[in-house]
Formats: sequence, structure tokens, C-alpha cells
Amino acid sequence: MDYVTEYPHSYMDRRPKKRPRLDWNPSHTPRAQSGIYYGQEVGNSSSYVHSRLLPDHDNIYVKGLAQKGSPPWPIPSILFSLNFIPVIADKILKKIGEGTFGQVLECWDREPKEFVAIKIIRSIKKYREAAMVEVDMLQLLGRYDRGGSRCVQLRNWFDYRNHIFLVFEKLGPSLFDFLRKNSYRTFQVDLVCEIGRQLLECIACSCMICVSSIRTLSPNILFVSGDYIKMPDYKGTPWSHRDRSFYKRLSKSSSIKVIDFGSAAYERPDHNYIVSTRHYRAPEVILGLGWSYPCDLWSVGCILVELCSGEALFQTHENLEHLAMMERVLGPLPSQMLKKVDRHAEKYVRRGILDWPEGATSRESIKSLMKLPRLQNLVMQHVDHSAGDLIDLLACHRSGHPFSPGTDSRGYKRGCILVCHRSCISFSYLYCSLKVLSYLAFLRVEDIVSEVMCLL
Ligand SMILES: Nc1ncnc2c1ncn2[C@@H]1O[C@H](COP(=O)(O)OP(=O)(O)OP(=O)(O)O)[C@@H](O)[C@H]1O
Repeated sequence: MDYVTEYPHSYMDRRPKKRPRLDWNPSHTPRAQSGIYYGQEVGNSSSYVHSRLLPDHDNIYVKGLAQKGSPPWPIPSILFSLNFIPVIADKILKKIGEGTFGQVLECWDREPKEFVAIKIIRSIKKYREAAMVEVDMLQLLGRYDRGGSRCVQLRNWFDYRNHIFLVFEKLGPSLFDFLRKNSYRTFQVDLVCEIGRQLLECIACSCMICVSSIRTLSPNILFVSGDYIKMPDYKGTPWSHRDRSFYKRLSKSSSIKVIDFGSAAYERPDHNYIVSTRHYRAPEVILGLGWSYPCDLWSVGCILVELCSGEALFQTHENLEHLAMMERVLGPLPSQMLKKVDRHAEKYVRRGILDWPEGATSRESIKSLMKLPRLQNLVMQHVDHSAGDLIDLLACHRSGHPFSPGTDSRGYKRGCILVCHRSCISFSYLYCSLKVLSYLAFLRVEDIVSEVMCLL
């Protein structure tokens, strides 16, 4: 029996249709694209249904798909014909993610016998194009990310019925899912340090191929494994999130990887459109001053604080308030930066300084902003030991100003190389690396590569 053609369409998409959807019968030969690992010919093997995993085909449904309706369901039988078996848990197809570009299914790949995450891209031109950029970038990143230890590994990809399928290694939960499931209990400072180091390695790799910012970094950092242990604990949960749980989860492994390069961009001098998830957005992005790698570093800083405190650092949806929060936590924005703003952002600046509190939308906004602690105090509230190092790292204290990183490269290059090659690293190395990466952003890519190569 062909599982796919038996599927009850009425479950999936009740919107009126002009014409029936194409089915996903593998007898239609799809357009095959070169895979990275397997180079499989798409649609050349017989359809396969794993009877143990799919015990009752007619009753299997996929949570939440009726509203979305894209990519076309039922489950594309091309997956079976390529020996990817969608994982079914309790009659619900295991959909492990959903984003702008499509949906992600957990599957079992029978060939190398491993779980994979298959991202099925919507059949919309701009998403298809973004998927191809992602493929391109991941292939290039693979050259620099030795052993595939920082960026998610693309196992294969193919184009079928106008949908691009990206087959990735299966990773664990995102840092933020982990934080949420742990009732927002903070991560230990050593783990935060380790995560910071790995994120910098990832950015260092992307510097090498001119990827000018990963941009949607924040929710796209996944633990490599979802394994954890439970420990009795009642400390470390922010008051706003305290619940009755006396246990906290400790991830068994600190390894992380970055996924989703669909929005990454190659280096160009004129990037000035808005990027990054709001809470992790750098000041130069908000002010429309153009951006490059340093805006990823800004995001890394915000993420590290959030992992230490359990709460997003800049919780706002308004530009002026966001900039005012930055000044409150880190000190005044540099005057050179404010002088450069053009007509799009000039409403936030008056006579060379931020138009705050005059420009605030409400008294509540001013009041709640006043409650924000300075970075130093915030870190000390949450971190028992190494607080000073962490503050130095986050605020670039030793260089003078938090918003002007990378003015002096003396002694910092070796720090960067240590990051790239996973040698021993401490907070101060991490600090050096932050500075180096910011500094490198102003160098030509060939220069960066030759710097690295001569130290190998
Ligand atoms: N390799 C993977 N292993 C495990 N889960 C994954 C993997 N890739 C993606 N996911 C899950 O699927 C979700 C969506 O993936 P992804 O961010 O790549 O999709 P997207 O459509 O590009 O999302 P966005 O709207 O953020 O751009 C992720 O947040 C994650 O939970």
C-alpha cells in the first residue's frame, strides 16, 4: 500500500483550492540535485513504508498543519523512496520545527542509520532562493569548520516538485528551549563561557567566507545532544519564572551548533537594512548605519547575558526605548555613532544625543527603564565566581568603551587563533577573541585567511 495516496487530505488543508494538489507519488521522477554526502538519485528506488513505525497509516495526522498548508501534505513519499522514515510518536508525525521557510521533520535515515532533520522549504520563489543560499554557505563553511563541529552539517539536499529538501544531521534542543523547559534557570557560568567560545568559533568560520553576519543567531543555537540529567535545585530561577519544580536540568554535553544560514549574507559594504531578532539587535542596525560581523558579536553578548540571568537583556519592541536601554545598561552611545545617523533614524537623536526620556512613548516606559541594572550589577547578581572576567568580556572594559571594539589589535591575534583551533581558552581569551573578530571585520577576507594560515 502506498501510504501517501491513502492519506486523508481533508485533515490537512481545508482552504478552498482552485485545483487539486499534486500528490507526492514517487513514480513521478523528480528533478535530482547533487547531494553533498550521498549524491542520491531522487526517486529511483521503490517506495518504502516501515510497518513498525507506521502502524496505522490512515489515522496518522500532523499536529498544526491544517492552518499552514505548506509544504504540501500528506508526507511526501519521496522521503520513503529515499529511505528516510519519518519518525512517528504516538500517531503524531514528529515535526521538530517550523519556521518562515518551511517545516522540519525528524526522520530515520536507513542508509547510514542515523536520525536526520529534514527541512522542507515552501514552494515560494524567495524561500527557494534563500534555501539555495543556505546550501551554498553551508558547503563553503564546511571547508573552514573542520570536523563540522560548529555549524550544522548538511547531509544532502534535493529539489522535488518545487520544494527544496535539506537533509541535516539531527541535533538536540535550542539553548532557549532548554532554558524554557528548565523554568528559566540560569546556565552555570562555565557552560556560558564554553558556549561563548563555540559561538565565536562559528563566527570566525563565517568571517573566512565573507558571510557578513549570521543575523538570526539567537534562536538557532542547538545543543548537539538533548541528553540531560536532573538535579535537585531551587536556586537560579528568576522570580518571574519560579514554579513548583525543585529540579533543574543539566545538559550532559556543552557542544552546540549553529543552524539556519538561510538569512546569512555575503559581505557587502552597503548592508543597512534591518537584521537580527529584535532583542539581540545591535545599535548600528537600529540606527541604519550599516552592519557586518560585529552585529553578530553584539548578539553573542546579549545571548551570554541571557544565559547567565535567565531573561532577555533588552525586552522591548520599540527602537528608541531599545537604544535607551542600551545606554542604561552599558553607558552612552558613542557620539561619532549618533552623528552619523541619517534621516531614517534622526528622530531618535536630538542635538547629538539620544532623544530620551523626551522621546519616550509613556511614563511607564521611562519608569521600567530606570529599573534596569547596569551590566556590572546584573552580572554580579547572577554569577558567583568569574563575574569580573565576564563583565570585561561583555563590556570590552579594558578597551575603554563597550561600543567601540577592536581599536587596538596588539596581542589579540593569537587569541583569535586559539579560538579557531579550540586550544585552551579562558574568559580573557574569549575577550581577546571578541576584540579580534571585531577588528578583523575591518580587514579584507584574504588578509584574515592568510593570517590564519601562517599560524597553522
Ligand atoms: N538539524 C536540526 N536538528 C534538530 N532540530 C532542528 C534542526 N534544524 C532545525 N531544527 C528545528 O526546526 C526549527 C526551524 O528550523 P530553521 O530555523 O532552520 O527554519 P527556518 O524556517 O529557517 O526558521 P526561521 O523562521 O527562524 O528562519 C528550529 O528552531 C529547530 O527547532
